[in-house]
Amino acid sequence: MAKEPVRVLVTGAAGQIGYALVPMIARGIMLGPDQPVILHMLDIPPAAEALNGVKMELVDAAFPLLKGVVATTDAVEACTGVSVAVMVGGFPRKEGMERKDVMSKNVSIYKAQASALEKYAAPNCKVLVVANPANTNALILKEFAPSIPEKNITCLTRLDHNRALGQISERLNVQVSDVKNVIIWGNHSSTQYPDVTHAAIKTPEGEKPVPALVNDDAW
Ligand SMILES: NC(=O)c1ccc[n+]([C@@H]2O[C@H](COP(=O)([O-])OP(=O)(O)OC[C@H]3O[C@@H](n4cnc5c(N)ncnc54)[C@H](O)[C@@H]3O)[C@@H](O)[C@H]2O)c1
Ligand SMILES: O=C(O)C[C@H](O)C(=O)O
Repeated sequence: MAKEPVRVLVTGAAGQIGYALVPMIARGIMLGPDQPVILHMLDIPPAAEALNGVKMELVDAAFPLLKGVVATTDAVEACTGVSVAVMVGGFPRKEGMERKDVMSKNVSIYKAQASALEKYAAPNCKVLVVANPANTNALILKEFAPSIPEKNITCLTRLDHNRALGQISERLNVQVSDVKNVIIWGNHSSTQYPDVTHAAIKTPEGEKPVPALVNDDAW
């Protein structure tokens, strides 16, 4: 039997990440090849025309799993009935800024959108926070959407882990899939600490420790 469509919200859908993300969701890459979706896309009024363009492209693509598109600048309309919310919308950092520098702008956005999710999202909604600083925004969202179970809210700090893997693989000229045990500590800003103390490279001769292979603590 065909599954019921799931309503998926993407905020900031007219932005760079949102634009790349929505076709992937519409193709079933996020929820699976047999899960129909209704996309809810939220952006701010200055981006309304671009958002409408994103909607037109989705319609043109005729994705079989895409059962509807809501493109809106109204947070209530965007949040109504959604079971998954991917919170990308926000102010990105510019040259010379740290992630924490966009906090004041993004925190107020998160308070408002959390309140709309609290009131209008489907029960048991799952939330992924992307806009920076992602972990702080996730905490704000948790505070202002108390009926969403805490375990349903997560944020995308995985980028920092993957970035560390990528840099080690370049430095040591090994495959990224052969790097293991890298840890990222701290906040999703300048207090973050990529820890390679326990990191190792898988080789045909066994595992080799990354600190010894790099042999340069300053790096
Ligand atoms: N966590 C991560 O791994 C990670 C990685 C890359 C980028 N980011 C963050 O993701 C966010 C988006 O990045 P981007 O490159 O797509 O930026 P972008 O500027 O291209 O897009 C952001 C979009 O959000 C919209 N927006 C702004 N305020 C909004 C609001 N109140 N409600 C809804 N939409 C709103 C903007 O109009 C724009 O369309 C930024 O905060 C960026 O720092 C996080
Ligand atoms: O830091 C940002 O502003 C975007 C993203 O999280 C990154 O690290 O590239």
